[in-house]
Amino acid sequence: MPIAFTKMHGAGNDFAVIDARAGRPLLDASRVARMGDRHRGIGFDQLLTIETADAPGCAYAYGIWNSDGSPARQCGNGVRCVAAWLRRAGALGVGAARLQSPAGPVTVRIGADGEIAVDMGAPLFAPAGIPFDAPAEADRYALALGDEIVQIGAVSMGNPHAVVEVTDIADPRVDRLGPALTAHPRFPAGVNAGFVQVLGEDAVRLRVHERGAGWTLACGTGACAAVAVLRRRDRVGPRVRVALPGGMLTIAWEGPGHTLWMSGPAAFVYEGEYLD
Ligand SMILES: N[C@@H](CCC[C@H](N)C(=O)O)C(=O)O
Repeated sequence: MPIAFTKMHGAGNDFAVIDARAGRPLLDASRVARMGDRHRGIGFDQLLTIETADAPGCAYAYGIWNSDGSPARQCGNGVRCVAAWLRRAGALGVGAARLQSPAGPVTVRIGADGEIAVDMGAPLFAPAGIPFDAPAEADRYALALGDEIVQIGAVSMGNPHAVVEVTDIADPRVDRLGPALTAHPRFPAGVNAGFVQVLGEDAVRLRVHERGAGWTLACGTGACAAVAVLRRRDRVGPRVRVALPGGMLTIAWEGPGHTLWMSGPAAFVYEGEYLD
């Protein structure tokens, strides 16, 4: 059976979006990895399925798979694309709606101009919840990576993130550290590795090596994680523009006790059918 999909992206983080509201096609790790192959498949960073919700107050649910076939629990750029897809399908209107993600409900706000903002919830810094192997919660942790000791911040945005502050995200050292950090044994479920360069209190540059997808042009939860870690250290203010290789996201976080808002683009590319 061919699988109909919509190709979308959010700041260059690209997705195949499948309408599974009437039933999900058979998806398993090996099939998703075949679909994600950029030469023999559709090619994407993540596959998103749009499904009916069973959580109270949620209009719809979405599922997330990385391109290597592993399941994921949250995807910031993905949730904006899901909301834009539902809006285009006439299933959501302008205003606020709750969507059920594998990590729990999120609120999306669709503007009349098509702009989509998402309440991504509160960042979670407790190591056990990330999960990260550390005796106690801290602003920074020293991590051995090969023959280097790297200072990281660790946080969950529904999925695990390690954040490293660097002086230049274009430094070739970052290319080397990304894959090593993603697979570090102190993150038993793997981790999304973000490298952030502070430009000022309201602007940073960021590159993310994603668990299950490698280097991506943008990572929404990675942008949230970077701002959460930096804001907790008083390195940035409450509203930060995050420049990623594929585009710009805006993150607003007042600080502990508040939820974090993300806004950015969600673009349609084409409709297709996967024949496998
Ligand atoms: N691209 C995403 C994050 C996708 C999931 C991640 N690779 C994981 O395994 O946790 C985003 O925009 O947040």
